[in-house]
Amino acid sequence: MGVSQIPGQRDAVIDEDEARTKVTRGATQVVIYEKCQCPLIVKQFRLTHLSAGDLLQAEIELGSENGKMIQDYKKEGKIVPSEVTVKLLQQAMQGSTNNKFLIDGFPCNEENRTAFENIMKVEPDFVLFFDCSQEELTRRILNRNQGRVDDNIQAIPKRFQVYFESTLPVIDYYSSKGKVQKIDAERSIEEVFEAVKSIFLNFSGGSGEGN
Ligand SMILES: Nc1ncnc2c1ncn2[C@@H]1O[C@H](COP(=O)(O)OP(=O)(O)O)[C@@H](O)[C@H]1O
Ligand SMILES: O=c1ccn([C@@H]2O[C@H](COP(=O)(O)OP(=O)(O)O)[C@@H](O)[C@H]2O)c(=O)[nH]1
Repeated sequence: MGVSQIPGQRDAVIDEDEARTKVTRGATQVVIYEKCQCPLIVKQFRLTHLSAGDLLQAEIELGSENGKMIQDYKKEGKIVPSEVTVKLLQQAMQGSTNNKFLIDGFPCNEENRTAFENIMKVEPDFVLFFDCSQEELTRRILNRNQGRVDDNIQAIPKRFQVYFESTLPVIDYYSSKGKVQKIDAERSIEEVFEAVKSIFLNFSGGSGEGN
């Protein structure tokens, strides 16, 4: 991967052996990809989609004691402290009856990764790396129009900088463990999904459900 290329999104999937014990033991999957791919994946492969960004946004909207602090981090494109994000993910996993999770937008840095793995005692099965140019990502973000505080021309360079400094080391770590699957994300949503699908099918031995 060249330094001019960055993944469109950091997303993760957690998969564990037993629903009752999912937080303490079992195999885990981490997948990294773009949010818009998640509904397609979870439907076909019966995963529960957990978006770290959405969980944090829900805290902001609830007006929880952490909400204001989270909002400030997001506005600056900074990474929210691990104890907050890991706790939200843990609660969501414990509250689910599924035993396979797609974690989207996490871990953002090495501290996120180690905190999550230490608390949950699980590791990802694989990670999807969405490779896309900064120019194309900037275009997509500015076209998104979801009223996000961080989707603007001031925040975007900060988010790229945080990505290069903090998130790339996570990709490097998972690469060293042979867990990263790289996808060319410059292409259309449909073409990207085809690439994602073949990775999942290879991993699950073709046991995807539905179409
Ligand atoms: N392959 C693609 N081609 C064109 N637009 C895309 C593609 N993938 C995502 N987008 C658009 O880019 C924006 C950001 O995508 P999203 O998946 O939400 O990214 P992220 O999860 O990184 O926030 C969305 O408006 C989405 O529709
Ligand atoms: O694990 C996470 C995920 C998200 N964020 C914060 O939420 C923002 C938006 O992240 P999200 O994954 O929702 O969106 P993306 O950057 O992929 O568009 C990030 O810039 C961070 O400020 C965070 O701190 N930790």
